[in-house]
Amino acid sequence: MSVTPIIEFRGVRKEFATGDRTVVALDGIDLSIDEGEVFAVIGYSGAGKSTLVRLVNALEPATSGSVRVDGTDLTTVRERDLRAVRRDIGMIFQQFNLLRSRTVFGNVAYPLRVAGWDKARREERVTELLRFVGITDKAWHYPDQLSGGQKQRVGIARALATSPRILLADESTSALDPETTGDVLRLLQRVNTELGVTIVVITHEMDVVRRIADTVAVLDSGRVVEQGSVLDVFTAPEAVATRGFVQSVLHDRPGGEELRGIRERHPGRLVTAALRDDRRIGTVLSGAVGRHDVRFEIVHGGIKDLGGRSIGRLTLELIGTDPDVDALIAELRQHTEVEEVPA
Ligand SMILES: Nc1ncnc2c1ncn2[C@@H]1O[C@H](COP(=O)(O)OP(=O)(O)OP(=O)(O)O)[C@@H](O)[C@H]1O
Repeated sequence: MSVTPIIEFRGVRKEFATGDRTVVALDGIDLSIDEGEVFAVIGYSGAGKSTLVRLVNALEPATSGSVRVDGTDLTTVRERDLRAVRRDIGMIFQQFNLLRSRTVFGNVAYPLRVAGWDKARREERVTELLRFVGITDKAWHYPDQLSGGQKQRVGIARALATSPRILLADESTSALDPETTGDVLRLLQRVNTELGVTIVVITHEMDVVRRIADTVAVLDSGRVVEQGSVLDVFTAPEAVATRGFVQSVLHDRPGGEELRGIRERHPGRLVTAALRDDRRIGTVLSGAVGRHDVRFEIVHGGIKDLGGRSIGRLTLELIGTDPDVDALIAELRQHTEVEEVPA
């Protein structure tokens, strides 16, 4: 059964006129985000992430191509229908964007007030949301009295107040320390699984993608250079930008100073083998070394959990004659990707 995309970009281009020249912020963007998934858009600064978000919530029009949200083509829609689309989208921000003069309760109640909810319904809904994000005890505190993680919980509660089907999370953990980042990502996961909200995560951190997303699109200079399931992108990144992002998380190949140090201590041939826990590389390796007259040392490893699977690479020093080492590499290659580290 095919799922209808809840957000769809087709051939989208976005230009900005700046004085005497035109900046192309997005070019030829094709994206399809399915209802119920956590979709990440990753890119370096200036790649076009914020522009993409502004097209989804219709703050900017596309220069050409089409943007459909929940079945509505934003490029042809009337203003009245645009408001309906915007009601279906909640948003959270890096700097939280809370109203400093209102309490936690007041911040979460604010969009309900704007939507015309009466007091009793507002109170009931806010109480429910504060409980969901786990911040009931801070209801009468002001934003300045909260930690970053608590502020983002309030931001999430406020974004969910009117039950949107889509949540845009724009660098929502970039201002938080690693532990608080974990808490907020777990909360976002609950928003997705328990409430069924489609989440679009905009980030420059591949570790955020690893921890929360199902699908990822890599944006580089206004173009999508790679798109696919997070597992596929992590295990076989193709674009140069993607390789950089994956390496930044996995540290799965030694390089530079580190590699020089390893070479000094380990004069044998070095190979890097990809780890896939469904292929039992440890078993394969111990079986293979037993059949060939080769010893090995593990000299470097970069392994992470991805949705309950171990992914990454191990670098091994293989000690033996060249023909024996070649035979061992050939056997390993029947089970996984093996690269010889150039001498
Ligand atoms: N309003 C604007 N006028 C002119 N140029 C713009 C405008 N908005 C964005 N740009 C340009 O478009 C390109 C993409 O910018 P965008 O802000 O979308 O990138 P980003 O990936 O969000 O970067 P960052 O992570 O630094 O926010 C940049 O070259 C930027 O200078």
